[in-house]
Amino acid sequence: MAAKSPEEEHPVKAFGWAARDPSGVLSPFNFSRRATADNDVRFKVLYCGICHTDLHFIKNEFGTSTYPIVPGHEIVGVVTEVGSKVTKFKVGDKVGVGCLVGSCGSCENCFDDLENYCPEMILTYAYTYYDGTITYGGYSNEMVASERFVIRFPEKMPLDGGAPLLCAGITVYSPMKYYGLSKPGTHLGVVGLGGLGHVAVKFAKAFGAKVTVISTSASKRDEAIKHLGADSFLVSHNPEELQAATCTLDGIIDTVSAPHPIMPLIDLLKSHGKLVMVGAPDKPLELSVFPLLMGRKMVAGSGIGGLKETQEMIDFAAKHNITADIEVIPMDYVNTALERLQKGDVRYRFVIDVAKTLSVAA
Ligand SMILES: NC(=O)c1ccc[n+]([C@@H]2O[C@H](COP(=O)([O-])OP(=O)(O)OC[C@H]3O[C@@H](n4cnc5c(N)ncnc54)[C@H](O)[C@@H]3O)[C@@H](O)[C@H]2O)c1
Ligand SMILES: [Zn+2]
Ligand SMILES: [Zn+2]
Repeated sequence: MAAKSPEEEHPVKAFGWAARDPSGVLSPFNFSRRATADNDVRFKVLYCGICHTDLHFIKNEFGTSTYPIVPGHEIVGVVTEVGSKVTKFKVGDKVGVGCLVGSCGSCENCFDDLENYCPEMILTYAYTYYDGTITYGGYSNEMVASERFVIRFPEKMPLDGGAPLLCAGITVYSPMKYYGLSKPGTHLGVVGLGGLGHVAVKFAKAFGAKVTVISTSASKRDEAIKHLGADSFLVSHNPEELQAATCTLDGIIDTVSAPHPIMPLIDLLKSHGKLVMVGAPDKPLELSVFPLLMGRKMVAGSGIGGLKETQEMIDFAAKHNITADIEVIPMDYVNTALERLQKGDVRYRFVIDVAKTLSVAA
């Protein structure tokens, strides 16, 4: 029997915007979502952030994309229905879903609340769900997800400015914690002042760190220091500035989305310093080993975070008044927004006002 179409595979009609091919152009898309199962939370999408990963996926930059793709994994909304076994949420609650909607629940990572490292984790979009259907993200009218993968949105957190924390926030918060870079007095470098980078500065300052932003655009110096609260700023292609900062950083969070030189960053680390890659360039980077040996330095990686830590991160953000700096856009601006994101023309995160601007596809 032929597989059912996206519009027919589930009982509940849904609509959103999808990319159909690697051109990455999005257009209105009718599909369907499953009925609310016992452990499910169903919610009306209010806002959804645009992450650079959405761009990597819709343009098939990792070579794994199958279309159509409804992107979006910084999703905030209001609960409309809960399954009979749901205990944590009720209708009317403000909730969020980030990058994950499934994991095996029984491996070492899942037991350690690290669903993000479960070999069977299921991403919020463009992944195969347990029932064999493809997951669709938050550029859409509603979401349904198992309770374990739903985050409670703190009362005082703005829904629009808080949405990007569900990916950008946890992606920078988790490695700061895990790699011992959240201790007060840490001198942390943040490379790339985009969606992830700007919230990295905010979390690091809230942890009591001294923050140096490293960016290709000298034009971001003032904003980084005066507006985001960074302590210093280095232009990554200015050898004198880099030289003067040699061996000064305890750690670096590198958020750059494209291939770039990392050896100059390693020189900025003190002995035992850690360069943590969170950006996802689609090509290998060049790494000479000697500078790592001379100072016991480490190059590491980190991918989003588990659900428990995501809740902890957003509660911490609410307490410290951390939100993303956003440009709220209507749904039909999404293709322009994606083009601008590609060029780095965003301060610092686009968030789609889904509830007010997504209208049913014809
Ligand atoms: N590790 C994870 O779990 C995780 C989670 C979310 C996003 N990401 C990845 O992190 C990266 C950043 O995401 P974002 O949403 O912050 O993107 P963004 O576009 O908002 O920010 C990327 C930053 O990198 C800079 N940049 C781009 N190309 C550069 C180059 N060649 N040299 C130097 N700087 C350059 C841009 O100017 C921008 O400041 C993406 O690759 C994304 O896929 C990873
Ligand atoms: Zn993301
Ligand atoms: Zn698992």
